[in-house]
Amino acid sequence: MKLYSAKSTFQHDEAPAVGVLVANLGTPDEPTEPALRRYLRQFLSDPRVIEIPRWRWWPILYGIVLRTRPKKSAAAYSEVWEQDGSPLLSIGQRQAAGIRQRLQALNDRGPFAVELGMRYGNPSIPAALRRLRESGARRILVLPLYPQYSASTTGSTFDAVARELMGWRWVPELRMVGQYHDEPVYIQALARSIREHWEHEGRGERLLFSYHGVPERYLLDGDPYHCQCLKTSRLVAEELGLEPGTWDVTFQSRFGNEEWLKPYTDETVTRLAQEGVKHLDVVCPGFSADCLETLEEIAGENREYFEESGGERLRYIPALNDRPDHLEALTALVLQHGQGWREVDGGRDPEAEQRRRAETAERARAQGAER
Ligand SMILES: C=CC1=C(C)c2cc3[nH]c(cc4nc(cc5[nH]c(cc1n2)c(C)c5CCC(=O)O)C(CCC(=O)O)=C4C)c(C)c3C=C
Ligand SMILES: [Fe+2]
Ligand SMILES: [Fe+2]
Repeated sequence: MKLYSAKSTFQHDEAPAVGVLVANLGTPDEPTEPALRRYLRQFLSDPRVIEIPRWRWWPILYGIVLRTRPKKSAAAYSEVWEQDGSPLLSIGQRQAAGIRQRLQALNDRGPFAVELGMRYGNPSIPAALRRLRESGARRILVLPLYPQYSASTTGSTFDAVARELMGWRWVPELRMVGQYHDEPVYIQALARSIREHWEHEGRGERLLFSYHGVPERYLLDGDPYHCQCLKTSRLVAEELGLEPGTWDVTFQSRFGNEEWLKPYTDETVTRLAQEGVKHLDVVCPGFSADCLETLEEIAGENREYFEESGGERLRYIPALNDRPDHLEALTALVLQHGQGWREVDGGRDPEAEQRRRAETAERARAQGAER
């Protein structure tokens, strides 16, 4: 049996690092029908997303959805596509770079390696994990950019990570941020972004918190997503001092024929306009980066519904994206979840490390003497 290989000795000699996998949903490679078919096939074949037995779902997926949806979705993506590609990806790259820069600036800690990995499409989660391994990461923290936990998003990210690690000889120590829907740093960044929007653009009569929906059945089966969306909204409303009756929570982006979480965003904006609301603000706290679902569906489609039903102006409040306070909040989450790891707590300074060890040993001795 071969005990050493050039590959393993190289890795063992590298300075160990903490790897941070910044994960998000992912996006098609281009806004074209073939690229959408590839992306949607991967996305909608995920049993965490579509919880329908395969034998019932596959004929629908291959017989109907993948024949009709790619063309429609490609047209929608074309409306939001930018010079440097899909907003979700370019913002994701800036978010990963911002977190990397903040972690690397910490004295007496690290080294840290940070990579962006997308659950569907590119750069993939397996590719990002391999890059972290090449940087010498033996401890990996997964940070899914979903503030509210759902099996369909956060749960699925875990599956992709676990599947990749099944093929690794030396499995790294692993931690994952499950949710941060009520973390004060996140709530405060949201509240600040809303306040700043009001200062610059003016304030509407009502504020709508719109979240991506999931089938209602997932809630009944125990998914905490719905509850966490309500809590985020309540905390932001409290932080802003909003009066009851001036804000609502709704769910957007329905897919398929079953009931999804209610109230639906499109029906609500229409009703509010019909009831006489003239100026409506919409914020989407479940999206850490602007994407098709916010730019095309809220700032596009739902603005039209509102304005066609008698409303005057729907203003979309952008996602936290690469705002400095968002990047600070995400970096704080990494440090909080990495506690107990030497590279995160500090200790590259040999003198400080020695002092810490001596103190620990002293405490242990004192406790032993007490017994
Ligand atoms: C933020 C949380 C999200 C949850 C929860 C979620 C659940 C969910 N999504 C679908 C189906 C689709 N979603 C699509 C796009 C999309 N979804 C999210 C986020 C959540 N999805 C994002 C960020 C995006 C946009 C990605 C981008 O490239 O900009 C799409 C693709 C677009 C389209 O064809 O409409 C589908 C399909 C289901 C079924 C689901 C829960 C079960
Ligand atoms: Fe979605
Ligand atoms: Fe959508």
